[in-house]
Amino acid sequence: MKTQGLTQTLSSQATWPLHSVAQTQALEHEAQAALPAHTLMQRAGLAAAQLALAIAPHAQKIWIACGPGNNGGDGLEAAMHLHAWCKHPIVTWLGKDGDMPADAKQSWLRAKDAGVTFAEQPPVQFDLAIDALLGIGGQRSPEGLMAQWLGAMQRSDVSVLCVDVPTGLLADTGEWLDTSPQHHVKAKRHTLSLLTLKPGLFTANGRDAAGHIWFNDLGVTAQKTPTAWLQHSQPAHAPRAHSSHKGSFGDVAVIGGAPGMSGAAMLAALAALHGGAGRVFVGLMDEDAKHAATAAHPPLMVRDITHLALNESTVVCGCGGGDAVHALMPQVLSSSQQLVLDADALNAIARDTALQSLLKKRSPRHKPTVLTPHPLEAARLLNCSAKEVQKNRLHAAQQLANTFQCVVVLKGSGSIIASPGHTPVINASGNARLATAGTGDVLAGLIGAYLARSEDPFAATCQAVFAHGQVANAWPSDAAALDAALLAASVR
Ligand SMILES: NC(=O)C1=CN([C@@H]2O[C@H](COP(=O)(O)OP(=O)(O)OC[C@H]3O[C@@H](n4cnc5c(N)ncnc54)[C@H](O)[C@@H]3O)[C@@H](O)[C@H]2O)[C@@H](O)CC1
Ligand SMILES: Nc1ncnc2c1ncn2[C@@H]1O[C@H](COP(=O)(O)OP(=O)(O)O)[C@@H](O)[C@H]1O
Ligand SMILES: [K+]
Repeated sequence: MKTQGLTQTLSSQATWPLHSVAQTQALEHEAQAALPAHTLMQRAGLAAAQLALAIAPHAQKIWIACGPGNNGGDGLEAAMHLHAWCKHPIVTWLGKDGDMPADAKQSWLRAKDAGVTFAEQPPVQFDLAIDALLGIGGQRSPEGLMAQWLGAMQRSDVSVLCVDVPTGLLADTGEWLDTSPQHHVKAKRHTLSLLTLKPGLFTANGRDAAGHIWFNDLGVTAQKTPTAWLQHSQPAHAPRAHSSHKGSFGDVAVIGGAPGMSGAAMLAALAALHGGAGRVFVGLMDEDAKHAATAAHPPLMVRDITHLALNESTVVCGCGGGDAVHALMPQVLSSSQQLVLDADALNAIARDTALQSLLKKRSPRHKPTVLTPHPLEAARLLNCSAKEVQKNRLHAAQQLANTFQCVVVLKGSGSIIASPGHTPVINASGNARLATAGTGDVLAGLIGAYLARSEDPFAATCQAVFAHGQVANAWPSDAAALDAALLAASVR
């Protein structure tokens, strides 16, 4: 076993394994059995103290809010080091002598012996706060003093370093334990994830709660198959062979754009074009929009839907499809070689069990399908509420993938990509610049382009989702707001 782990930022690897709370606890027990008592907590506390110095080198007064369990123990251990390094840590602690885990008790004794300042109330002024209230053991909502302290940290402008997990966040799902109060997070936040990275830090409310993520494995290597993978970066596109031609990159056929909604289909088509499809055909459902679409975008081939070669194409269906797309679905589901289903196509399937049967038959016929629901669309397909979907996004995405034998992209902060037989992926790119109408249409078209030239639908989908979010990440802060048309022109 390695010695003290190294605290790293996530940019050093393209993908990271994510482990559930149960897996992390099992790993912790194994490691504890193999190491002298208290070793892991000493490593955790030292790592937290070192990171506190790194993120706030000039901080003197450091408020460390410690909970009653081992997460609090990490905080007490950190306090001891910061005190020894001539900082001024002030600990508020919820532990009770005689009723605390053995490791936490040892850290409490070490901190007391070292002369750390304990207080009943948080200091009025502080330069950094360390949240060591609850970690992966937090299973019920903070209340009383714990809730007060948490609120004080969340309202403060001062940076907060969360030890292992932001208190109150469920590490498996990224849901807040207590959904009633406003978790308005003002200050700059950092989270030092210990032993493993947990999925909830990267999806649902996790990204806002955790802020910048740091990782220290405490010198313990996780061997188990992870619960999910985090896709944190990806290699640049391979150069195109000189001998390639438009047939090398596949045909995408976009079907959608009912009257008044042709823009959605055009966004998907433009994204497919800029995403590198060899040829992009558009079957617009609005007859009157066809002429203008052809004139405005000469590289797109606007066709009658009946003239599209579905069985030789990667079809992207549903963007701006309205209710009318329902009538086209039986043929789209039966004939399309590869298929991306978005928006109204998903709503049509949710309402019609006959369409659901056709969808389920595609995988056994070796016709790959990608579904791209946002949480409400996913809820309609699963016959539940969007709130229930958000409660466990990994589970909802996997359930959809298994039910329909498809690749599923559950969109939103920390999009999930799931497929039967694959460990799900959480996408780390993207930000709230994408929270504007039409960006989902762009994603559907981009996935179409990536699928059209790939042999591996799951990998192609992960790459497309990452590339879509990457445009938002790279968007200059002083540039115009990122709208869907700019996004469609910028995706690659
Ligand atoms: N035991 C060890 O050696 C290690 C522990 N580690 C730390 O320990 C954490 C897990 O520790 P625990 O399993 O003790 O769990 P936590 O410290 O996360 O929380 C559980 C404790 O808080 C109490 N609690 C839960 N919800 C509460 C609420 N709403 N109000 C008041 N009290 C509440 C529980 O009764 C229990 O005492 C990890 O997240 C990590 O920070 C790491 O340092 C790795 C090593
Ligand atoms: N806050 C956010 N953080 C990251 N990505 C986001 C956020 N909000 C939206 N997105 C992304 O933007 C896209 C929106 O898609 P969707 O909800 O279908 O919108 P529309 O139907 O208007 O195109 C999805 O790819 C989603 O993941
Ligand atoms: K914490």
